[in-house]
Amino acid sequence: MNPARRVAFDVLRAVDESDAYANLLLPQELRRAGLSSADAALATELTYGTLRRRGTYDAIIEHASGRSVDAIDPPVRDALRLGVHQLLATRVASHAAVNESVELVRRSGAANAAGFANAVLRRIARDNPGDWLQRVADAARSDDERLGLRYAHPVWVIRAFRRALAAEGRADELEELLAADNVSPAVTMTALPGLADIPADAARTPYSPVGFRLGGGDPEPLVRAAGGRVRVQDEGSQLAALALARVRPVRAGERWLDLCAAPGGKTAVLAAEALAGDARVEANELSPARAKLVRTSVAGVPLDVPVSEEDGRVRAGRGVYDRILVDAPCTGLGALRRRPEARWRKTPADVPDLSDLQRGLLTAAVDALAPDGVVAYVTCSPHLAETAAVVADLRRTRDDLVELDARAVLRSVSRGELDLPDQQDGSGRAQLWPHRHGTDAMSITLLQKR
Ligand SMILES: C[S@@+](CC[C@H](N)C(=O)[O-])C[C@H]1O[C@@H](n2cnc3c(N)ncnc32)[C@H](O)[C@@H]1O
Repeated sequence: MNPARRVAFDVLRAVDESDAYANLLLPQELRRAGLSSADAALATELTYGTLRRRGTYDAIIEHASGRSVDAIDPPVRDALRLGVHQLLATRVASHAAVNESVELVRRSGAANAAGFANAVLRRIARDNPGDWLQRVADAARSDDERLGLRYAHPVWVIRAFRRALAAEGRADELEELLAADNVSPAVTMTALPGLADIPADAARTPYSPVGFRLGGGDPEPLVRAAGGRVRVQDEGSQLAALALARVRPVRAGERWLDLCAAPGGKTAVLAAEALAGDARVEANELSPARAKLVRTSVAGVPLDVPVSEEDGRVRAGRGVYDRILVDAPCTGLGALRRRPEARWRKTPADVPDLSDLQRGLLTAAVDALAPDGVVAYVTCSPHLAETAAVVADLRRTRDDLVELDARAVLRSVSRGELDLPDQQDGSGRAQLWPHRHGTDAMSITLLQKR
């Protein structure tokens, strides 16, 4: 058995059985198995590809087997998904894809299902990917379901994306967005402003003035050598932190708070900017385990950043602040490129509770602002219920807030020209997108206290 398939299968099982996150578990498993770089690349492709396209593969398995995937033993189902991915989306030879998947079924203790798995995969191997897609699409009940099968996204996510794009008059970009979610993003790095330099030979990021791209390879040695002053960070996250730090010149003695800080990527950028402007930064994170990550994250910045471990809805009111970042817990629908299983794990039922929490955090933050203070409300989701609606609800209930033009602020921060169309609700919100900007789909709103 090829070790790459074994590792991919083990990660698929952990994602299914214990809600593991593939992007965190896979690197550990690759190290543990000591795979060559070629096998590690294969294992990564198999794991990510299978998890991303799960919905489509399940529809194909149901068609070929005549059974609901819910009625198939979970280890057998994962071996089938892995097999279908190899048959329909890779250049792995059919016999190897079938035989090794059947072997995984045997080794997982389901030897009695080996014949079933063999028959289903042989059936799928007989036709090409286009025919299978057509066959399951023909059975779809709506255009959105067809899009969902084609691009492997749940229908509710497709609808949320369409509404968010339509809110800026760009609903016609939907398919580009769905396609972009199925491509692993290039690794982008931040050189903390004033503390590290962008390597002279590195390709700069098009928008963030503190970002660059690695040619390839493992970024860890570079991060370690720079004492944490160079770090992996999505370009959209860099821009979100800079939007708050550079919304206006920093006055010495300003007090800043990062209310939902872990793992602390944006805290580090804020701390570096605060250090240069002689401001102070505090951070907060509800989860004590995750608060440790924030402390590690700011360790490379020579500024004392106290990190509290409280519910942000209470914590914000313990001080008065000139700038507050509310990088709220959210569905994460803007980061589907990096979390391959996430699209199948979240449900529409998650949204109302998150919106309530987001409203609570944002309200506590604006209450804690000094006069003229600014809150950046940021989500890594473009879902309007988590972005525009949260801000609109808050603004309806109070008249002490002015919304700043976040798009103009981002343009002033950006190196290159940013395509940020007006929001049709007239708000100043900025929405970044994977297909348009190559970033996660971060939403950024800036509110100032009168
Ligand atoms: C989107 S993440 C923040 C990412 C971070 N700003 C960064 O750039 O690295 C949201 C964080 O909020 C935390 N969180 C969830 N509920 C919270 C609450 N009620 N108060 C404070 N933090 C909370 C989560 O544990 C999570 O670490």
